[in-house]
Amino acid sequence: MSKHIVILGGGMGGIATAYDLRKLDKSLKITVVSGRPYFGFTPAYPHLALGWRKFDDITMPLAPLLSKHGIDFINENGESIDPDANKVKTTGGKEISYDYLVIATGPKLVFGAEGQEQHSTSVCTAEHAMELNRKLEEFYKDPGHVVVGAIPGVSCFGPAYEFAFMLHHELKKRGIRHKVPITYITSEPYVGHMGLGGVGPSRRLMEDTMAERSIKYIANVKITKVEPDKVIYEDLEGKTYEVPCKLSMIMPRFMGPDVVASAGDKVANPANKMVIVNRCFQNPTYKNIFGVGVVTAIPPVEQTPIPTGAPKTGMMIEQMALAVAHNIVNDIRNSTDRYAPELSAICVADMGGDAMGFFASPVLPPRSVVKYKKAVWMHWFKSAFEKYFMWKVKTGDVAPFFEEGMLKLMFSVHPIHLCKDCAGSPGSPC
Ligand SMILES: Cc1cc2nc3c(=O)[nH]c(=O)nc-3n(C[C@H](O)[C@H](O)[C@H](O)COP(=O)(O)OP(=O)(O)OC[C@H]3O[C@@H](n4cnc5c(N)ncnc54)[C@H](O)[C@@H]3O)c2cc1C
Repeated sequence: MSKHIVILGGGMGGIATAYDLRKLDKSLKITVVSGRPYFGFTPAYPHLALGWRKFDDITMPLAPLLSKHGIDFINENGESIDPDANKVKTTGGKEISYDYLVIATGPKLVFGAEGQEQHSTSVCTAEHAMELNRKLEEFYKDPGHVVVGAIPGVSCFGPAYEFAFMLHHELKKRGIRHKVPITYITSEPYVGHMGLGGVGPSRRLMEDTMAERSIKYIANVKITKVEPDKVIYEDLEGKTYEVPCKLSMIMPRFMGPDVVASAGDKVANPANKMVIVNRCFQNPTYKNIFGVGVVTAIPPVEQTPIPTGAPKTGMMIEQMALAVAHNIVNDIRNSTDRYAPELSAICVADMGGDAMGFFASPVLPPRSVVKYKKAVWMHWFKSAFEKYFMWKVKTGDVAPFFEEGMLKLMFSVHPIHLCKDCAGSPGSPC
């Protein structure tokens, strides 16, 4: 009988794993369980917030898509996992047995500053981004001070930078930029750190770019409170400051959703409820459970005065998915070969007219390759990548052969490699 693989989450990590598994073995029974009925291209959510994309441009309904590729879909969230019984219970009361479970639920958003959820906005989900778009349309009629920022513990800084730069571009286009002071307030020790300890000259580039665009920045501070007309932050000595604001977009920090916590402390990291995985993205206790994407517990790149986390970018997630798919299929076939993802990160911060791109491989220093570029064509590259990714999702192959060849040629990227010893923290050398 064919093995049953259940994947929790129909986002970037879940879909990539489902497609990679299907490509490796046509006989597997694969079920994706996800409460959201669509796949959404998260990197374009800031664009959705600015009205530069429509919902339908960057989303695809999952049910017809997955059935076309012989993958079952249950449009409910996973509610609890019983790792000893190999069962998942859904919010609709279904009980699903699995041979292998891949947890790819993405994050639970934590709006950790007082008043953040009520008085600030976010671009982390399509719904949040569309709500922000409605608020922006009102704001343009009577503009004022904007604060863009990130609270302590944030691991995903890219969208905050993008939003600040893209908003600058939009305000200029509308002829109202001179009416809108923009302040970027962050828990990063310096701008351009991005939870990665910086990439090449990212600090200098970000500082210059913010200066060129008249965006004031305040780094190494904790945003503690958001009120309807101000953001309050604290420096390392505990002294508090206020910045007036009419509109704010402040990144929440991420933790694992409750379904991960339900599996107990051997699956959920007690500190942040993210999935405990080894170098090969397998849970060390329950060997038939794997983690892919933002929900995996990866240690921070370095300690920072105010906590920051390591970002899990699209490229890293595709590599995790590919490694996990190979590891599951090899386990089924009684092969001892196990793969670890390289965990290389590409971050492209769109700025409207141009964009800034950073490449770090591997993500945890020391790095073999670091590249960066700020150019007009990078803006078009990011837009083209979005279309390319949506095409990949539609065709059912997220790792086409030519992509691997191109990445090898351009960046010396090898998405996954044979791992001699899976024990050890994700991203550490095998
Ligand atoms: C705003 C934003 C912009 C980003 N931009 C970039 C970028 O430009 N480049 C880049 O490389 N990376 C970017 N990232 C980082 C990363 O690529 C994305 O976050 C990516 O979508 C993460 O994929 P994922 O599969 O882990 O989670 P998601 O894509 O969020 O998918 C998780 C899925 O699981 C579902 N789910 C949630 N709970 C449950 C449950 N209990 N049971 C079942 N399903 C559940 C969710 O509804 C969702 O469909 C960005 C992240 C954000 C938030």
